[in-house]
Amino acid sequence: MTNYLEVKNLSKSFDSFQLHNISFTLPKGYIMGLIGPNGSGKTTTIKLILNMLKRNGGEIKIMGLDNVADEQKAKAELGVVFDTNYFSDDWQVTQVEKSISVFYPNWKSERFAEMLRKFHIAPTKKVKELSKGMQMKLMLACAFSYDAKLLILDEPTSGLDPVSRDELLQILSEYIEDGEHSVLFSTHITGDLERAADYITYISYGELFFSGSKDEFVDMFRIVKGGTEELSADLKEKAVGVRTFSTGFEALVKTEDTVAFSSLSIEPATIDEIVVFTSKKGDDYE
Ligand SMILES: Nc1ncnc2c1ncn2[C@@H]1O[C@H](COP(=O)(O)OP(=O)(O)OP(=O)(O)O)[C@@H](O)[C@H]1O
Repeated sequence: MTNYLEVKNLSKSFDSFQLHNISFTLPKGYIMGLIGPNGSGKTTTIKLILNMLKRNGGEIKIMGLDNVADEQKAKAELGVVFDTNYFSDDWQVTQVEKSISVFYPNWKSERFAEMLRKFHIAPTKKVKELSKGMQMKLMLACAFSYDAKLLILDEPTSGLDPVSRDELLQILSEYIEDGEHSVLFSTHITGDLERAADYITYISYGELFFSGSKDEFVDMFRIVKGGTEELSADLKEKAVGVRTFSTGFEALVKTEDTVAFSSLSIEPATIDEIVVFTSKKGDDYE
């Protein structure tokens, strides 16, 4: 299987934050969600991939190319979408095309025009006159016009209403349909992952918690529920996290540990539950 992105033992130190030995691979033709609580290192990881920050250790390959030594070649294959647009506010959409296309020898003007039609973006509009969702689509239209093979998006859905969010996820799903493109996107909205991601990389406070298929991730844990009196010391010990209520409890437990609790209610865990329980680091809370 060809990998479009390979991150190996990536490390970065800031004064008050360390990203430790992060490793993951994104194969060609798939979508990966990058998740983790605030301040976990998602944006730092993306900036390191884009060589916007200098790493302290590790290796990053974009379509087999070193992201630092072969930066220009690697970037020609990349499309980047941040949650704020990087065009000049006063540019008209036509000016955006003029300014961006010069960097990409394989830029297709017909494709850009087609994407503008598809996304209902008037070429005469100024960037500042476009809504956040439209600006996002404009960044995507650019990436599609030079046929970026790998799209990297930092929280692309964060400011979007549910309709625009759904539309964006649909666009990303269509983009990888031919098996020749891949997407890495960070998000706090786990519904986005349920809807669009094939793989999940979960970074928790600078450490890699998990990287692998979404199904594998969800299958690692179960939710065990019971009445107050059923919360045994053994269960507390085995649980990754416990939430107590006046009438009972819910605990996130590793799937292999649930056999001991088969008399209780055991349900599949959602991505949200896994993230919430694991990022509480096992503390009880109500
Ligand atoms: N240039 C920098 N200098 C010093 N510290 C930084 C720098 N950039 C990020 N950090 C710190 O690194 C940590 C991780 O930040 P990062 O933005 O990567 O997290 P994140 O997972 O993307 O968070 P969020 O979900 O809130 O966007 C934070 O504690 C942040 O303050």
